[in-house]
Amino acid sequence: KADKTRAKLAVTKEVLSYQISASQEEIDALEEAIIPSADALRLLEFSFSDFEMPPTAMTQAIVRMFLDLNLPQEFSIDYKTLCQWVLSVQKCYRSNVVYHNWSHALRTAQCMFAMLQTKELKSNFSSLEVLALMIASLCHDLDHRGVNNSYIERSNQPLAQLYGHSSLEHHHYDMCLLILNNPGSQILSSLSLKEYKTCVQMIEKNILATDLAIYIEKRAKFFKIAQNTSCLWTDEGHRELLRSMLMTASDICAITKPWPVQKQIAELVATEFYAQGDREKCEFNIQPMEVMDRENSTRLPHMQVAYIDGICSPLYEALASICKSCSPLKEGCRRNRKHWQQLADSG
Ligand SMILES: CCCOc1ccc(S(=O)(=O)N2CCN(C)CC2)cc1-c1nc(CC)cc(=O)[nH]1
Ligand SMILES: [Zn+2]
Repeated sequence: KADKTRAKLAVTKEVLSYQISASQEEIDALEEAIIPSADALRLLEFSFSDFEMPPTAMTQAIVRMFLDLNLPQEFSIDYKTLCQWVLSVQKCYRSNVVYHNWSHALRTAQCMFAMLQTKELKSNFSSLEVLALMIASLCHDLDHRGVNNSYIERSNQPLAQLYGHSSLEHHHYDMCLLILNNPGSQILSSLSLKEYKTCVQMIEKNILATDLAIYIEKRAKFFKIAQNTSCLWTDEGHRELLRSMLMTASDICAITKPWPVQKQIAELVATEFYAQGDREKCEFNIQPMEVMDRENSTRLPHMQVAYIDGICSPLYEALASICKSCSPLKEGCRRNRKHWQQLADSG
């Protein structure tokens, strides 16, 4: 018990040592900016990529999504508070991490936004569910260190002593709550106690759902009920399962992007995975997992095909069966499988 508390303090102290509030000039700049439309920022397109976007446009894009979803209006979110919240979230992603960084958070939130704006999903979710999904998708990897749960657990960093499994996802949720409760970025301050409790409970489940191990465990049930869309919406357990699946669908959406974008992001994922493998070799003197070992880099196309077949396609097929407008995700994934398969055959 005492160890847990000590570990929790160690993590919280480490985190609080960052300046999690944004600078005044950044807040003023965002608050006074003319926010481009969703069309201008291409936020409604599943092919969206943030690569050519300047950092200021990235934070403006998040504000635009909240505005178009009517969230500040529905929940009386003060505009300056919204701006401070977006900038604090951005600051709590580590810029020295090549894949699990602010760009990944933005791409995840944008994919969630594009899905929630489809006619099939838009009319079925309450504003509170939409608020929880948007906050969770932007915050789902907060303070990621570029290493996965097994590395954290093996290295017995304070994080590992705190949580048994899904230690990273619990930390991402803790960071999300820390920012939501930090003076100046309390965007949920106008919610009633009941709404606030419901919202943070949904945020926690949404963030924990992004642990791929949890997705694998739960998806069979979703695939079954996805065939019969009627009961999908009436049962609260089914709604929660759908929210979890939408979290995974937006988290792994890079696999659905136009080939040049997918290829570039896969290189970032590989770079991060191999860096972890290198650290495991020298710090723990162990042979890393196949995916983390740069000695296997020639097998990358094969691994991507296995990733698509094992993890991605089943999800996007099921999603397309309940939301026709989400079919571009399924098609994008299928196109990229062809490209990876060609590379696997020629390699
Ligand atoms: C690109 C470098 C190789 O990338 C991969 C290699 C293997 C597998 S896997 O499905 O076999 N599997 C997943 C579950 N792990 C526990 C064990 C390994 C996935 C990827 C991969 N993951 C992501 C998400 C971060 C994005 C992406 O593009 N590719
Ligand atoms: Zn993620």
